[in-house]
Amino acid sequence: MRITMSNLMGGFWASLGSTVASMMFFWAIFQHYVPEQLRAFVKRQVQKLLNLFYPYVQITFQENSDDDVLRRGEVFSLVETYLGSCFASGQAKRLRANYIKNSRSIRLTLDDYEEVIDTFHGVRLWWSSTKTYPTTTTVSVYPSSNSDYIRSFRLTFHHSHRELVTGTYLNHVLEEAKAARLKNRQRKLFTNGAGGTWHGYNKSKWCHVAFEHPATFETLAMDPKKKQDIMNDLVTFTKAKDYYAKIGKTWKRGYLLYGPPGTGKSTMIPAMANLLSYDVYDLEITAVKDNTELRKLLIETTSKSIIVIEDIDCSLDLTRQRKMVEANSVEKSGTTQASAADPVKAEKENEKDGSKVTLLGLLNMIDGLWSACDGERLIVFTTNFLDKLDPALTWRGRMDMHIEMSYCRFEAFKVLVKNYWDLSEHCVFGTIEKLLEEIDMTPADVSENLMPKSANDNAETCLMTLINALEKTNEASKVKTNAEQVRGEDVADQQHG
Ligand SMILES: Nc1ncnc2c1ncn2[C@@H]1O[C@H](COP(=O)(O)OP(=O)(O)OP(=O)(O)O)[C@@H](O)[C@H]1O
Ligand SMILES: [Mg+2]
Repeated sequence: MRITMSNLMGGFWASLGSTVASMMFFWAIFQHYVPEQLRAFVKRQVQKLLNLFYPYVQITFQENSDDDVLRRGEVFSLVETYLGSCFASGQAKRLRANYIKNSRSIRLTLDDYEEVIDTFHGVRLWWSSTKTYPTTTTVSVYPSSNSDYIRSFRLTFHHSHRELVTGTYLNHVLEEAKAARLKNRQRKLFTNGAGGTWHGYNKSKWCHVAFEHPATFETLAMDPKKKQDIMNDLVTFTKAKDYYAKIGKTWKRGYLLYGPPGTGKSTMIPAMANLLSYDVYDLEITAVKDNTELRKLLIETTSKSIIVIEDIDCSLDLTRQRKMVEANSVEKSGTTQASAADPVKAEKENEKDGSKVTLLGLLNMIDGLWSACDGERLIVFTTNFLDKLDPALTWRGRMDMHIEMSYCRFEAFKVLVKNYWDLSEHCVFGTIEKLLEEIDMTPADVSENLMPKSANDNAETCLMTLINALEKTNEASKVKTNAEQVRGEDVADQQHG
Protein backbone atom coordinates (compact mmCIF):
# COMPACT_ATOMS: atom_id res chain seq x y z
CA MET A 1 0.00 0.00 0.00
CA ARG A 2 1.37 3.41 -0.96
CA ILE A 3 1.19 6.15 1.65
CA THR A 4 0.93 9.47 -0.10
CA MET A 5 1.45 12.93 1.41
CA SER A 6 -2.19 13.81 0.93
CA ASN A 7 -3.24 10.67 2.83
CA LEU A 8 -0.95 11.65 5.68
CA MET A 9 -2.30 15.24 5.85
CA GLY A 10 -5.86 13.98 5.65
CA GLY A 11 -5.28 11.75 8.69
CA PHE A 12 -3.67 14.59 10.59
CA TRP A 13 -6.60 16.97 10.00
CA ALA A 14 -9.11 14.25 10.88
CA SER A 15 -7.44 13.52 14.23
CA LEU A 16 -7.00 17.25 14.96
CA GLY A 17 -10.68 17.80 14.22
CA SER A 18 -11.78 15.02 16.55
CA THR A 19 -9.41 16.24 19.30
CA VAL A 20 -10.82 19.78 19.07
CA ALA A 21 -14.37 18.40 19.04
CA SER A 22 -13.69 16.30 22.16
CA MET A 23 -12.08 19.27 23.93
CA MET A 24 -15.10 21.43 23.14
CA PHE A 25 -17.36 18.68 24.39
CA PHE A 26 -15.48 18.43 27.69
CA TRP A 27 -15.35 22.25 27.97
CA ALA A 28 -19.14 22.43 27.53
CA ILE A 29 -19.63 19.74 30.18
CA PHE A 30 -17.17 21.55 32.45
CA GLN A 31 -19.02 24.87 32.03
CA HIS A 32 -22.50 23.41 32.51
CA TYR A 33 -22.18 20.57 35.00
CA VAL A 34 -19.15 21.30 37.16
CA PRO A 35 -20.15 23.41 40.19
CA GLU A 36 -19.06 27.04 40.22
CA GLN A 37 -16.57 26.65 43.10
CA LEU A 38 -14.85 23.69 41.56
CA ARG A 39 -14.68 25.46 38.25
CA ALA A 40 -12.99 28.47 39.85
CA PHE A 41 -10.54 26.16 41.62
CA VAL A 42 -9.61 24.36 38.40
CA LYS A 43 -9.21 27.66 36.57
CA ARG A 44 -6.92 28.95 39.33
CA GLN A 45 -4.75 25.85 39.16
CA VAL A 46 -4.53 26.01 35.38
CA GLN A 47 -3.57 29.70 35.60
CA LYS A 48 -0.88 28.86 38.17
CA LEU A 49 0.51 26.19 35.89
CA LEU A 50 0.54 28.63 32.97
CA ASN A 51 2.22 31.29 35.11
CA LEU A 52 5.15 28.93 35.66
CA PHE A 53 5.94 29.14 31.97
CA TYR A 54 4.59 32.62 31.26
CA PRO A 55 6.87 35.32 32.68
CA TYR A 56 4.68 38.27 31.67
CA VAL A 57 2.27 40.42 33.68
CA GLN A 58 -0.84 41.94 32.18
CA ILE A 59 -2.87 44.96 33.27
CA THR A 60 -6.28 45.59 31.74
CA PHE A 61 -7.95 49.00 31.50
CA GLN A 62 -11.67 48.58 30.86
CA GLU A 63 -14.00 51.05 29.26
CA ASN A 64 -16.69 50.89 31.93
CA SER A 65 -14.60 50.14 35.01
CA ASP A 66 -15.21 51.96 38.29
CA ASP A 67 -12.43 54.33 39.16
CA ASP A 68 -12.45 55.46 42.73
CA VAL A 69 -10.76 58.75 42.26
CA LEU A 70 -11.43 59.57 38.67
CA ARG A 71 -14.75 59.44 36.86
CA ARG A 72 -16.14 56.13 35.64
CA GLY A 73 -13.97 54.88 32.76
CA GLU A 74 -11.68 57.90 33.10
CA VAL A 75 -8.48 55.84 33.31
CA PHE A 76 -9.49 53.96 30.16
CA SER A 77 -10.08 57.27 28.45
CA LEU A 78 -6.70 58.63 29.59
CA VAL A 79 -4.93 55.49 28.34
CA GLU A 80 -6.82 55.90 25.05
CA THR A 81 -5.55 59.49 24.79
CA TYR A 82 -1.99 58.43 25.65
CA LEU A 83 -1.90 55.68 23.03
CA GLY A 84 -3.43 57.98 20.45
CA SER A 85 -0.97 60.81 21.11
CA CYS A 86 2.06 58.47 21.10
CA PHE A 87 1.28 56.05 18.31
CA ALA A 88 -1.38 57.52 16.00
CA SER A 89 1.21 59.24 13.86
CA GLY A 90 3.66 56.33 13.74
CA GLN A 91 3.49 52.68 14.74
CA ALA A 92 -0.28 52.02 14.72
CA LYS A 93 -1.74 50.99 11.38
CA ARG A 94 -5.43 50.83 12.26
CA LEU A 95 -6.84 53.84 14.03
CA ARG A 96 -10.17 54.93 15.41
CA ALA A 97 -11.30 58.55 15.11
CA ASN A 98 -13.34 60.09 17.93
CA TYR A 99 -14.92 63.49 18.14
CA ILE A 100 -14.35 64.87 21.62
CA LYS A 101 -16.40 67.74 23.00
CA ASN A 102 -14.40 70.90 23.71
CA SER A 103 -11.47 69.58 21.71
CA ARG A 104 -9.87 71.47 18.84
CA SER A 105 -9.51 68.47 16.57
CA ILE A 106 -10.60 64.89 16.07
CA ARG A 107 -8.85 62.51 18.46
CA LEU A 108 -7.17 59.46 16.97
CA THR A 109 -6.52 56.32 18.95
CA LEU A 110 -5.86 52.60 18.44
CA ASP A 111 -8.61 50.63 16.76
CA ASP A 112 -9.73 47.28 18.20
CA TYR A 113 -7.22 44.41 18.11
CA GLU A 114 -4.31 46.70 17.30
CA GLU A 115 -0.92 46.26 18.99
CA VAL A 116 1.91 48.68 19.60
CA ILE A 117 5.18 48.56 21.51
CA ASP A 118 6.12 51.35 23.90
CA THR A 119 9.62 51.86 25.31
CA PHE A 120 10.12 53.40 28.74
CA HIS A 121 13.56 53.74 30.37
CA GLY A 122 14.81 51.19 27.83
CA VAL A 123 12.10 48.64 28.76
CA ARG A 124 9.71 47.29 26.14
CA LEU A 125 6.00 47.22 26.95
CA TRP A 126 3.22 45.88 24.78
CA TRP A 127 -0.15 47.57 24.44
CA SER A 128 -3.08 45.91 22.73
CA SER A 129 -6.69 46.89 22.35
CA THR A 130 -9.38 44.24 22.68
CA LYS A 131 -13.12 43.81 22.87
CA THR A 132 -14.91 41.39 25.18
CA TYR A 133 -18.49 40.30 24.90
CA PRO A 134 -20.07 39.87 28.34
CA THR A 135 -21.72 36.45 28.86
CA THR A 136 -24.36 37.82 31.19
CA THR A 137 -26.47 40.89 30.64
CA THR A 138 -26.02 43.45 33.36
CA VAL A 139 -28.28 46.37 34.06
CA SER A 140 -26.30 49.52 34.67
CA VAL A 141 -27.33 53.03 35.60
CA TYR A 142 -24.36 54.33 33.66
CA PRO A 143 -24.70 54.86 29.94
CA SER A 144 -22.38 52.51 28.11
CA SER A 145 -20.72 53.53 24.87
CA ASN A 146 -21.76 50.25 23.29
CA SER A 147 -24.22 47.78 24.75
CA ASP A 148 -22.81 44.66 23.01
CA TYR A 149 -19.19 44.68 24.07
CA ILE A 150 -16.68 46.25 26.39
CA ARG A 151 -13.51 47.71 25.00
CA SER A 152 -10.27 47.48 26.91
CA PHE A 153 -6.57 48.13 26.61
CA ARG A 154 -4.12 45.51 27.82
CA LEU A 155 -0.60 46.34 28.94
CA THR A 156 1.85 43.42 28.94
CA PHE A 157 5.35 43.51 30.40
CA HIS A 158 7.96 41.16 31.85
CA HIS A 159 7.43 40.51 35.55
CA SER A 160 10.94 41.79 36.32
CA HIS A 161 9.70 45.30 35.41
CA ARG A 162 6.67 45.20 37.66
CA GLU A 163 8.03 47.90 39.98
CA LEU A 164 8.99 50.25 37.16
CA VAL A 165 5.58 49.90 35.52
CA THR A 166 3.39 50.24 38.59
CA GLY A 167 5.62 52.82 40.27
CA THR A 168 6.56 55.12 37.42
CA TYR A 169 5.28 54.13 34.01
CA LEU A 170 1.56 54.25 34.77
CA ASN A 171 1.91 57.72 36.30
CA HIS A 172 3.83 58.76 33.22
CA VAL A 173 0.98 57.49 31.02
CA LEU A 174 -1.64 59.46 32.97
CA GLU A 175 0.43 62.65 33.08
CA GLU A 176 1.21 62.50 29.37
CA ALA A 177 -2.45 61.90 28.57
CA LYS A 178 -3.57 64.84 30.69
CA ALA A 179 -0.98 67.08 29.03
CA ALA A 180 -2.09 65.92 25.56
CA ARG A 181 -5.71 66.64 26.43
CA LEU A 182 -4.88 70.10 27.72
CA LYS A 183 -2.91 70.85 24.59
CA ASN A 184 -5.71 69.71 22.35
CA ARG A 185 -8.57 71.32 24.24
CA GLN A 186 -10.46 74.28 22.86
CA ARG A 187 -9.03 77.13 24.89
CA LYS A 188 -11.31 79.88 26.13
CA LEU A 189 -11.29 83.61 26.54
CA PHE A 190 -13.38 84.58 29.55
CA THR A 191 -14.69 87.98 30.40
CA ASN A 192 -16.80 89.37 33.22
CA GLY A 193 -19.32 92.16 32.82
CA ALA A 194 -22.18 91.38 30.50
CA GLY A 195 -24.10 88.13 30.79
CA GLY A 196 -22.49 85.14 32.43
CA THR A 197 -22.95 81.46 31.71
CA TRP A 198 -25.35 79.03 33.34
CA HIS A 199 -23.83 75.78 34.66
CA GLY A 200 -26.78 73.74 35.88
CA TYR A 201 -28.35 75.89 38.59
CA ASN A 202 -25.26 78.06 39.07
CA LYS A 203 -24.69 81.15 37.06
CA SER A 204 -21.02 81.82 36.46
CA LYS A 205 -19.89 85.41 36.59
CA TRP A 206 -17.72 84.80 33.55
CA CYS A 207 -18.89 84.36 29.99
CA HIS A 208 -16.57 82.92 27.39
CA VAL A 209 -15.82 82.51 23.72
CA ALA A 210 -13.31 80.24 21.96
CA PHE A 211 -9.81 81.65 22.24
CA GLU A 212 -8.21 81.66 18.82
CA HIS A 213 -5.74 84.56 18.79
CA PRO A 214 -2.93 84.06 16.25
CA ALA A 215 -0.23 86.06 18.13
CA THR A 216 2.86 84.11 19.11
CA PHE A 217 6.26 85.04 20.51
CA GLU A 218 7.66 84.36 17.06
CA THR A 219 5.58 87.18 15.57
CA LEU A 220 6.07 89.53 18.52
CA ALA A 221 8.46 92.34 17.66
CA MET A 222 10.88 93.09 20.49
CA ASP A 223 14.49 92.70 21.51
CA PRO A 224 15.31 88.98 20.92
CA LYS A 225 17.20 88.53 24.19
CA LYS A 226 14.42 90.07 26.23
CA LYS A 227 11.91 87.91 24.40
CA GLN A 228 13.92 84.76 25.11
CA ASP A 229 14.21 85.72 28.81
CA ILE A 230 10.43 86.09 29.06
CA MET A 231 9.81 82.76 27.31
CA ASN A 232 12.32 81.02 29.58
CA ASP A 233 10.69 82.56 32.62
CA LEU A 234 7.24 81.37 31.53
CA VAL A 235 8.34 77.84 30.72
CA THR A 236 10.31 77.59 33.98
CA PHE A 237 7.19 78.66 35.86
CA THR A 238 5.06 75.93 34.31
CA LYS A 239 7.55 73.27 35.42
CA ALA A 240 7.98 74.60 38.94
CA LYS A 241 4.99 73.05 40.71
CA ASP A 242 7.11 71.14 43.24
CA TYR A 243 9.43 74.07 43.75
CA TYR A 244 6.56 76.43 44.63
CA ALA A 245 5.21 73.80 47.03
CA LYS A 246 8.65 73.44 48.61
CA ILE A 247 9.09 77.16 49.25
CA GLY A 248 5.48 77.48 50.44
CA LYS A 249 4.27 79.88 47.75
CA THR A 250 1.10 79.65 45.69
CA TRP A 251 1.90 78.57 42.18
CA LYS A 252 1.35 81.85 40.42
CA ARG A 253 3.43 84.59 38.87
CA GLY A 254 2.75 88.24 38.23
CA TYR A 255 3.84 90.16 35.13
CA LEU A 256 3.58 93.89 34.76
CA LEU A 257 3.76 95.04 31.15
CA TYR A 258 4.36 98.75 30.75
CA GLY A 259 5.19 101.12 27.93
CA PRO A 260 3.72 103.59 25.46
CA PRO A 261 0.54 102.75 23.49
CA GLY A 262 1.06 100.47 20.49
CA THR A 263 4.18 98.71 21.72
CA GLY A 264 2.62 95.23 22.01
CA LYS A 265 1.52 94.88 25.64
CA SER A 266 -1.90 93.50 24.75
CA THR A 267 -0.37 91.41 21.96
CA MET A 268 1.99 89.73 24.39
CA ILE A 269 -0.89 88.28 26.43
CA PRO A 270 -2.21 85.94 23.68
CA ALA A 271 1.38 85.11 22.79
CA MET A 272 1.88 83.96 26.40
CA ALA A 273 -1.39 82.01 26.35
CA ASN A 274 -0.46 80.32 23.08
CA LEU A 275 3.01 79.42 24.32
CA LEU A 276 1.69 77.73 27.45
CA SER A 277 -1.73 76.56 26.18
CA TYR A 278 -3.50 78.57 28.87
CA ASP A 279 -7.00 80.06 28.99
CA VAL A 280 -7.34 83.81 29.38
CA TYR A 281 -9.54 85.63 31.91
CA ASP A 282 -9.86 89.24 30.85
CA LEU A 283 -10.94 90.93 34.06
CA GLU A 284 -12.83 94.17 33.45
CA ILE A 285 -12.35 95.62 36.89
CA THR A 286 -14.63 98.62 36.37
CA ALA A 287 -17.52 96.15 35.99
CA VAL A 288 -16.79 94.47 39.33
CA LYS A 289 -19.20 95.68 41.99
CA ASP A 290 -17.05 95.20 45.05
CA ASN A 291 -14.34 93.09 46.67
CA THR A 292 -16.80 90.26 47.35
CA GLU A 293 -17.59 90.00 43.66
CA LEU A 294 -13.88 90.13 42.84
CA ARG A 295 -13.31 87.15 45.15
CA LYS A 296 -16.15 85.21 43.53
CA LEU A 297 -14.73 85.87 40.10
CA LEU A 298 -11.30 84.69 41.12
CA ILE A 299 -12.51 81.57 42.82
CA GLU A 300 -14.20 80.60 39.56
CA THR A 301 -11.01 80.86 37.51
CA THR A 302 -9.40 77.56 36.61
CA SER A 303 -5.82 76.38 36.69
CA LYS A 304 -3.59 76.95 33.65
CA SER A 305 -4.90 80.39 33.00
CA ILE A 306 -3.83 84.00 32.67
CA ILE A 307 -5.81 86.60 34.59
CA VAL A 308 -5.45 89.93 32.84
CA ILE A 309 -6.22 93.44 34.00
CA GLU A 310 -5.55 95.84 31.15
CA ASP A 311 -4.69 99.50 31.71
CA ILE A 312 -4.67 99.09 35.47
CA ASP A 313 -4.02 102.82 35.93
CA CYS A 314 -7.33 103.65 34.19
CA SER A 315 -9.32 100.76 35.66
CA LEU A 316 -8.97 101.98 39.20
CA ASP A 317 -7.64 105.20 40.54
CA LEU A 318 -5.72 103.22 43.08
CA THR A 319 -3.38 105.91 44.28
CA ARG A 320 -6.25 108.33 44.80
CA GLN A 321 -8.29 105.63 46.48
CA ARG A 322 -5.55 105.05 49.00
CA LYS A 323 -5.27 108.77 49.76
CA MET A 324 -9.05 109.01 50.11
CA VAL A 325 -8.98 106.14 52.57
CA GLU A 326 -6.43 107.92 54.68
CA ALA A 327 -8.40 111.21 54.53
CA ASN A 328 -11.69 109.46 55.32
CA SER A 329 -10.27 107.72 58.31
CA VAL A 330 -9.05 111.00 59.72
CA GLU A 331 -12.45 112.65 59.15
CA LYS A 332 -14.54 109.99 60.87
CA SER A 333 -13.73 110.70 64.46
CA GLY A 334 -15.73 107.79 65.95
CA THR A 335 -13.53 105.19 64.45
CA THR A 336 -10.78 107.51 63.42
CA GLN A 337 -8.02 106.64 65.77
CA ALA A 338 -7.98 102.96 65.00
CA SER A 339 -8.59 103.46 61.29
CA ALA A 340 -5.95 106.06 60.81
CA ALA A 341 -3.40 103.80 62.36
CA ASP A 342 -4.61 100.79 60.43
CA PRO A 343 -5.07 101.29 56.67
CA VAL A 344 -6.53 97.80 56.29
CA LYS A 345 -9.35 98.63 58.69
CA ALA A 346 -9.80 101.98 57.01
CA GLU A 347 -10.22 100.38 53.62
CA LYS A 348 -12.78 97.98 54.99
CA GLU A 349 -14.75 100.96 56.26
CA ASN A 350 -14.42 102.62 52.91
CA GLU A 351 -15.71 99.46 51.27
CA LYS A 352 -18.70 99.44 53.62
CA ASP A 353 -19.46 103.01 52.54
CA GLY A 354 -20.22 101.67 49.07
CA SER A 355 -16.93 102.09 47.21
CA LYS A 356 -16.10 99.52 44.53
CA VAL A 357 -13.04 97.28 44.35
CA THR A 358 -10.36 98.60 46.66
CA LEU A 359 -6.62 98.39 46.54
CA LEU A 360 -6.79 95.97 49.44
CA GLY A 361 -9.14 93.66 47.53
CA LEU A 362 -6.84 93.71 44.57
CA LEU A 363 -3.75 93.06 46.67
CA ASN A 364 -5.47 90.10 48.29
CA MET A 365 -6.14 88.75 44.85
CA ILE A 366 -2.52 89.11 43.78
CA ASP A 367 -1.28 87.53 46.99
CA GLY A 368 -3.25 84.45 46.14
CA LEU A 369 -5.58 84.54 49.11
CA TRP A 370 -8.64 84.33 46.96
CA SER A 371 -7.27 82.43 44.04
CA ALA A 372 -8.00 78.71 44.27
CA CYS A 373 -5.35 76.46 45.79
CA ASP A 374 -4.48 74.35 42.75
CA GLY A 375 -2.53 77.27 41.33
CA GLU A 376 -0.77 77.55 37.99
CA ARG A 377 -1.99 81.00 37.18
CA LEU A 378 -0.36 84.04 35.69
CA ILE A 379 -1.55 87.50 36.62
CA VAL A 380 -0.80 90.14 34.02
CA PHE A 381 -1.30 93.88 34.43
CA THR A 382 -0.72 96.35 31.64
CA THR A 383 -0.21 100.08 31.96
CA ASN A 384 1.06 103.04 29.99
CA PHE A 385 2.21 104.80 33.14
CA LEU A 386 4.30 102.82 35.57
CA ASP A 387 4.77 105.85 37.88
CA LYS A 388 1.00 106.22 38.34
CA LEU A 389 0.70 102.86 40.06
CA ASP A 390 0.74 102.48 43.80
CA PRO A 391 4.10 100.98 44.85
CA ALA A 392 2.15 98.48 46.96
CA LEU A 393 0.90 96.99 43.72
CA THR A 394 4.15 96.77 41.85
CA TRP A 395 6.83 95.52 44.20
CA ARG A 396 8.55 92.32 43.13
CA GLY A 397 6.85 89.37 44.70
CA ARG A 398 3.46 90.80 43.81
CA MET A 399 4.39 91.63 40.24
CA ASP A 400 7.38 89.32 39.88
CA MET A 401 8.51 90.48 36.47
CA HIS A 402 8.34 94.02 35.12
CA ILE A 403 8.52 94.05 31.35
CA GLU A 404 9.08 97.26 29.47
CA MET A 405 7.63 97.29 25.98
CA SER A 406 9.28 100.06 24.03
CA TYR A 407 9.65 101.68 20.64
CA CYS A 408 10.57 99.66 17.59
CA ARG A 409 14.31 99.28 17.07
CA PHE A 410 16.02 97.42 14.25
CA GLU A 411 15.82 93.91 15.79
CA ALA A 412 12.07 94.32 16.36
CA PHE A 413 11.67 95.72 12.82
CA LYS A 414 13.31 92.56 11.42
CA VAL A 415 10.58 90.47 13.06
CA LEU A 416 7.83 92.68 11.62
CA VAL A 417 9.22 92.72 8.09
CA LYS A 418 9.55 88.91 8.26
CA ASN A 419 5.91 88.70 9.42
CA TYR A 420 4.57 91.03 6.73
CA TRP A 421 6.81 90.28 3.73
CA ASP A 422 8.83 87.20 4.61
CA LEU A 423 11.92 89.30 4.07
CA SER A 424 15.24 88.81 5.91
CA GLU A 425 17.51 91.06 3.84
CA HIS A 426 17.06 94.17 1.72
CA CYS A 427 19.30 96.97 0.53
CA VAL A 428 17.28 99.63 2.42
CA PHE A 429 17.60 97.84 5.78
CA GLY A 430 20.75 99.88 6.58
CA THR A 431 18.83 103.16 6.14
CA ILE A 432 15.92 101.91 8.21
CA GLU A 433 18.27 100.72 10.97
CA LYS A 434 19.82 104.18 11.23
CA LEU A 435 16.44 105.91 11.29
CA LEU A 436 14.99 103.54 13.91
CA GLU A 437 17.95 104.14 16.23
CA GLU A 438 17.20 107.88 16.21
CA ILE A 439 13.42 107.99 15.91
CA ASP A 440 10.85 106.65 18.35
CA MET A 441 8.18 104.85 16.34
CA THR A 442 5.97 102.19 17.91
CA PRO A 443 5.78 98.65 16.50
CA ALA A 444 2.09 99.39 15.82
CA ASP A 445 3.04 102.32 13.54
CA VAL A 446 5.83 100.36 11.84
CA SER A 447 3.36 97.51 11.23
CA GLU A 448 0.84 99.90 9.76
CA ASN A 449 3.42 101.21 7.27
CA LEU A 450 4.45 97.70 6.28
CA MET A 451 0.88 96.63 5.64
CA PRO A 452 -0.07 96.57 1.91
CA LYS A 453 -2.91 99.00 1.20
CA SER A 454 -3.60 98.05 -2.40
CA ALA A 455 -3.00 95.20 -4.85
CA ASN A 456 -0.04 97.17 -6.32
CA ASP A 457 1.82 97.34 -3.02
CA ASN A 458 4.85 95.12 -2.57
CA ALA A 459 7.77 94.84 -0.15
CA GLU A 460 9.68 97.70 -1.87
CA THR A 461 6.78 100.16 -1.85
CA CYS A 462 5.96 99.40 1.78
CA LEU A 463 9.58 99.79 2.88
CA MET A 464 9.69 103.15 1.08
CA THR A 465 6.44 104.16 2.80
CA LEU A 466 8.05 103.31 6.13
CA ILE A 467 11.20 105.30 5.33
CA ASN A 468 9.07 108.32 4.37
CA ALA A 469 7.02 108.01 7.55
CA LEU A 470 10.17 107.80 9.66
CA GLU A 471 11.66 110.85 7.95
CA LYS A 472 8.42 112.80 8.45
CA THR A 473 8.38 111.89 12.14
CA ASN A 474 11.99 112.99 12.37
CA GLU A 475 11.19 116.35 10.77
CA ALA A 476 8.18 116.84 13.02
CA SER A 477 10.17 116.09 16.15
CA LYS A 478 12.93 118.53 15.05
CA VAL A 479 10.35 121.27 14.51
CA LYS A 480 8.85 120.52 17.93
CA THR A 481 12.24 120.64 19.66
CA ASN A 482 13.06 123.98 17.98
CA ALA A 483 9.69 125.44 19.00
CA GLU A 484 10.25 124.32 22.58
CA GLN A 485 13.73 125.87 22.56
CA VAL A 486 12.37 129.21 21.27
CA ARG A 487 9.59 129.14 23.86
CA GLY A 488 12.14 128.40 26.59
CA GLU A 489 14.31 131.32 25.47
CA ASP A 490 11.24 133.68 25.42
CA VAL A 491 10.33 132.71 28.95
CA ALA A 492 13.94 133.29 30.06
CA ASP A 493 13.93 136.74 28.36
CA GLN A 494 10.64 137.70 30.04
CA GLN A 495 12.00 136.71 33.42
CA HIS A 496 15.14 138.79 32.90
CA GLY A 497 13.18 141.72 31.44
N1 LIG B 1 5.68 94.32 19.65
C1 LIG B 1 4.79 94.08 18.68
N2 LIG B 1 4.94 93.03 17.88
C2 LIG B 1 4.05 92.78 16.91
N3 LIG B 1 2.99 93.55 16.65
C3 LIG B 1 2.80 94.63 17.42
C4 LIG B 1 3.69 94.93 18.48
N4 LIG B 1 3.26 96.05 19.08
C5 LIG B 1 2.16 96.41 18.44
N5 LIG B 1 1.88 95.57 17.45
C6 LIG B 1 0.74 95.69 16.52
O1 LIG B 1 0.02 96.85 16.89
C7 LIG B 1 -1.28 96.55 17.32
C8 LIG B 1 -1.57 97.24 18.66
O2 LIG B 1 -0.70 96.70 19.64
P1 LIG B 1 -1.15 96.44 21.14
O3 LIG B 1 -2.61 96.53 21.27
O4 LIG B 1 -0.52 95.17 21.60
O5 LIG B 1 -0.49 97.65 21.87
P2 LIG B 1 -0.54 98.04 23.40
O6 LIG B 1 0.88 98.19 23.84
O7 LIG B 1 -1.38 97.10 24.13
O8 LIG B 1 -1.22 99.46 23.33
P3 LIG B 1 -2.11 100.19 24.47
O9 LIG B 1 -1.14 100.70 25.48
O10 LIG B 1 -2.77 101.30 23.73
O11 LIG B 1 -3.06 99.20 25.00
C9 LIG B 1 -1.35 95.05 17.45
O12 LIG B 1 -2.56 94.58 16.96
C10 LIG B 1 -0.21 94.54 16.62
O13 LIG B 1 -0.65 94.27 15.33
MG1 LIG C 1 -3.26 97.30 25.14
